[in-house]
Amino acid sequence: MKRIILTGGGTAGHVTPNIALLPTLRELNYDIHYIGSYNGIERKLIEEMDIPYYGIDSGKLRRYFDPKNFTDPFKVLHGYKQARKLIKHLKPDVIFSKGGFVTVPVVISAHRKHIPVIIHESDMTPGLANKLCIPSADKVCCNFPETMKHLPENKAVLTGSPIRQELLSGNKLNALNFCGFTANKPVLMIIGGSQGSAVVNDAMRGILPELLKTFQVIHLCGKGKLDSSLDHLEGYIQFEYVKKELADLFALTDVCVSRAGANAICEILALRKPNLLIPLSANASRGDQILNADSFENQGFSEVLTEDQLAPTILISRIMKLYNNRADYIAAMETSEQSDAISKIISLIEDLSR
Ligand SMILES: CC(=O)N[C@H]1[C@@H](OP(=O)(O)OP(=O)(O)OC[C@H]2O[C@@H](n3ccc(=O)[nH]c3=O)[C@H](O)[C@@H]2O)O[C@H](CO)[C@@H](O)[C@@H]1O
Repeated sequence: MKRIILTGGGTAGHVTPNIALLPTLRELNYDIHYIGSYNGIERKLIEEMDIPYYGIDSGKLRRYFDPKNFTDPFKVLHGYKQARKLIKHLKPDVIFSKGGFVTVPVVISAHRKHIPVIIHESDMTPGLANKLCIPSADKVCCNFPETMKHLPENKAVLTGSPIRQELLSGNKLNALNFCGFTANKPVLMIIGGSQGSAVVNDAMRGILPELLKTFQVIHLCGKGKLDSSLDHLEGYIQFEYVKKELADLFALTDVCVSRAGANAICEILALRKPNLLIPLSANASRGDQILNADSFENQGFSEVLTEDQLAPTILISRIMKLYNNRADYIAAMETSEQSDAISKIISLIEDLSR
């Protein structure tokens, strides 16, 4: 039996693609283990899947000043020692890393032990953690064709992003019951990224009375971001984060308003949901969501509004445009040649773990 260690964490976007690989890895009889941080979102998401989970220390590598910059180097060092010990003990045949700071010590220690490493980058340009990992990786998978030019030629492979297959077979009726909604009114789902987005939440809650005239609204608002004053509103339901119910909620959804995280938008595309994207601004990130959103807009899949365009009248009119022209967006999305990411990645894993 071959043994694989999966790693990735920090936000759900660094975990859900690993989860998407699990059914095929299980079919192929891999002995699967996971290394993540002690308390990151990955711990909860992975332990539920009955996979042995090992927590290690993880410091964040920040490019800005923060008092934690003085303590985190010690955590990083400790995390490296823990990763080295785990790799020595588990002796995996291959490592697959989805990125995030916690993966850096895992990838570097595996490489030093001559264990093959595959890493995956979901965004247009490699994030800092993956940049540090590229020299230790045998293969670097990416989601967008535009990313290939940022990667070493002998390592880069365009695979696309693995999507949890269960998302494609949700049940509308289950979602109607779960939300207490009627079948006679369209449904708009708001997805603020895996951690939720205060900017998107505020903008959308600001136009709720207007929205509810046309739509029923499902709001995935992020941990700690529920607004109890809205609980009584008919046709509005909010969740901090949904897991297995997401497939059903997607099945019920007519249009989405979403952040432009790489995984969320690939799922929205695979499900052909007309969507308005509100990318995370370049002040708060390296601007990758803006590139993601631009690419989707140019292909006719999405409407895009930047954070400084979120005035209520603009927001409402773009959502109505999206809804009224939904057939056009769906037709554009039908032309997308989304690749079969899961089988491409699995064959890399099979090749390298021989
Ligand atoms: C703030 C931040 O740094 N965001 C980054 C992070 O986003 P983030 O972690 O939000 O990642 P994505 O939008 O790519 O993925 C979110 C994942 O969580 C799932 N989900 C979400 C809500 C929910 O209730 N249930 C649920 O299962 C989605 O289906 C998706 O699979 O990683 C992405 C991929 O590297 C980047 O593009 C984003 O810029």
